[in-house]
Amino acid sequence: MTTGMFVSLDGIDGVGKSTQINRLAEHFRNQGREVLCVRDPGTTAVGARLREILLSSDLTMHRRTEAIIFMASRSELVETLIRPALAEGKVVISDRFLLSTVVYQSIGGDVSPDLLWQLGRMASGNLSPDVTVLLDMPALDSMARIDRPADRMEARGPEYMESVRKAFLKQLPEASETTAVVDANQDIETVAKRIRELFPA
Ligand SMILES: Nc1ncnc2c1ncn2[C@@H]1O[C@H](COP(=O)(O)OP(=O)(O)O)[C@@H](O)[C@H]1O
Ligand SMILES: Cc1cn([C@H]2C[C@H](O)[C@@H](COP(=O)(O)OP(=O)(O)O)O2)c(=O)[nH]c1=O
Repeated sequence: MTTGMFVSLDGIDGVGKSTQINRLAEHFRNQGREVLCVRDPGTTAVGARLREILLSSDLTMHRRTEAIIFMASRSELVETLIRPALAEGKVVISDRFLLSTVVYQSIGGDVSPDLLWQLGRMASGNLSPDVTVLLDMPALDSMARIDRPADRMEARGPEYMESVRKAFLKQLPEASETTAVVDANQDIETVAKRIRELFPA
């Protein structure tokens, strides 16, 4: 029985996570693996509803409130989709995971990364990715790629996003046993190749 593998792609808005996830899934399928792709927040019915509150609403809330709602969505994702898929020996690729909460909700608010790691690990039932791949590039360049209305976090502006970028680099080692930083400021196929090289057959 093949053991499952849990991979998370993370990074600031617009770095290319959604674009790269499809290419990485194909890479694993070409290796004969079954793959489940999920996105955090979202994918489950509960997560999709919570995503609406978190991203599209004009609600204001305390950063800890925001963090706990992201964690509630993740709890549902872990228990109803990720754990079962891993138990079946699949590769699970998640577009973001707890690292995102630690960096986005600790900037500018009064919630510490350490508290978010503690709360977040409980909420995820202590499941961490086996590998976390951080796509990194300057916020001004990644935000320039986004051609849709800003969500609640993007609306906080480029300085906020650049602080999030720096927090990603600082907190990455806490996210998984194995981590990697990939320069996302290259053409799509070059970035895809760099990511594939992390997962040889
Ligand atoms: N390497 C790249 N170079 C230029 N544009 C890219 C690259 N990767 C993705 N894009 C484009 O940038 C936008 C954001 O990509 P997306 O994959 O949605 O990023 P994320 O999921 O990290 O927010 C999309 O329009 C996508 O086509
Ligand atoms: C998972 C997660 C995402 N976010 C933010 C990042 C994004 O701005 C927004 C939605 O995530 P996502 O749809 O992944 O944005 P993008 O595809 O543009 O990267 O929510 C948090 O603030 N905390 C979290 O825990």
